[in-house]
Amino acid sequence: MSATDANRVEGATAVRRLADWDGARLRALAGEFETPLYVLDLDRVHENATRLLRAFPDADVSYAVKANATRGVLETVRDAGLGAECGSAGEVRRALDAGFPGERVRYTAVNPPARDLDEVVSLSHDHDLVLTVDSVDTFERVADRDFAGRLCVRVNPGVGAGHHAKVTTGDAPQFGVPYDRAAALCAEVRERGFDLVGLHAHAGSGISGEGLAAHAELVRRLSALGREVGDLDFVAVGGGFGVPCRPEDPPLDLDAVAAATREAFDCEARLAIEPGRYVVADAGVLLAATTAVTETPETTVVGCDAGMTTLLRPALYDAYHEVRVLAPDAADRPTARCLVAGPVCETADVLARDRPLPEPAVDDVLAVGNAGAYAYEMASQYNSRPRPAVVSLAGDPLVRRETLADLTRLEH
Ligand SMILES: Cc1ncc(COP(=O)(O)O)c(C=O)c1O
Ligand SMILES: N[C@@H](CCCC[NH3+])C(=O)O
Repeated sequence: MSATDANRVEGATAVRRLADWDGARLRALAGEFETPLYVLDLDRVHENATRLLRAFPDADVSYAVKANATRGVLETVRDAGLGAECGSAGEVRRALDAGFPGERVRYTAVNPPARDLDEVVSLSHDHDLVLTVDSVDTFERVADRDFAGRLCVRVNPGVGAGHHAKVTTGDAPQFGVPYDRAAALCAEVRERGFDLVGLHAHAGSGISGEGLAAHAELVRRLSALGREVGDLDFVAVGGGFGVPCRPEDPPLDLDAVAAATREAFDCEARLAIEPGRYVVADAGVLLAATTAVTETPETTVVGCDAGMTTLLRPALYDAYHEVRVLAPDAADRPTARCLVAGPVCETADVLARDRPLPEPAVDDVLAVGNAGAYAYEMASQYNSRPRPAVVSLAGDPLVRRETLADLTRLEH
């Protein structure tokens, strides 16, 4: 086993803070690859995946690909032994291309476009994948096609949680078959000759603290339904495990979550979980360069070359991401209360507000924490801004930076 492999398994602390990253290394990467730049520590991804497998030794653990579908991440997660939970035909393709065996790939359809169904149905002839239907109509649309894989039914558990209302799914009416109608759909699926192998529900994303009670209640409800339906391979209780955002936030007690899940799970089928954020969030940082610093009576405005098109979460969910000034003399600088703003002319284009930071100067490198999950994945070309590059902490290029030519590549 190489030293790197050993590090992957040992020394895996439950939480990695932004302060734990090697500032000199990050500055060097920013110098070599320019900013804005996403840096992914693939060893950390492996550690997080391994910790999940240890906490849930009997469960089927899949990775929610939507958190970060970069090839390097998918291969690392696959090597660690997780399956792939996919939210679109594109994610299914990327998971298969990254080498996940078809039988470890699940497609959780949400109002699936015909194009997605056609693609996944076609793939089902060569891969023994699972398609999860989220409504009676989705089932009918699958039944109208030549589907050759296994089926699962997504249930609306009526209980949800999450770091923000916009990502609390378990009690949102658009996700899944209403709980009291799910058993009837399962019976119908079987009567029509399909191989029903599982039930699925997902409470929401970024669950911690009191939200964990909702997760446990979901597990109770879904496993009760699993007993009623009977003869299932798995009952998937979603992802959602939270990751601390602020320096003072405690780490998630994964063993306690696993124990509470086991206690609430009362069903012969195998427990399945599908975390995304937990696997990748603290394995990524975003690097940005400071472009202007302006004192105002209210705050110190710190302009930088990354914003809502690079990292959408603060604008969309008011999400908190730690910011660190990577200048070698940062510790000697006075503290300023800063508004860290991006290059887009929208008031929402802010990465951090009212944030005490060592007073930044133009051309400093800023590091933004917890940028491994739902970060590059949600980047856009809004404002005709090419998407940033992604590199590994080891310095391997993972995704190239888009160019201005890429912006018009699809135009007729
Ligand atoms: C169906 C489903 N499963 C799993 C996940 C992963 O959630 P998280 O990244 O919070 O673990 C999501 C996203 O919230 C999801 O929609
Ligand atoms: N995109 C969300 C979480 C994923 C929701 C998907 N069900 C976030 O950044 O927090």
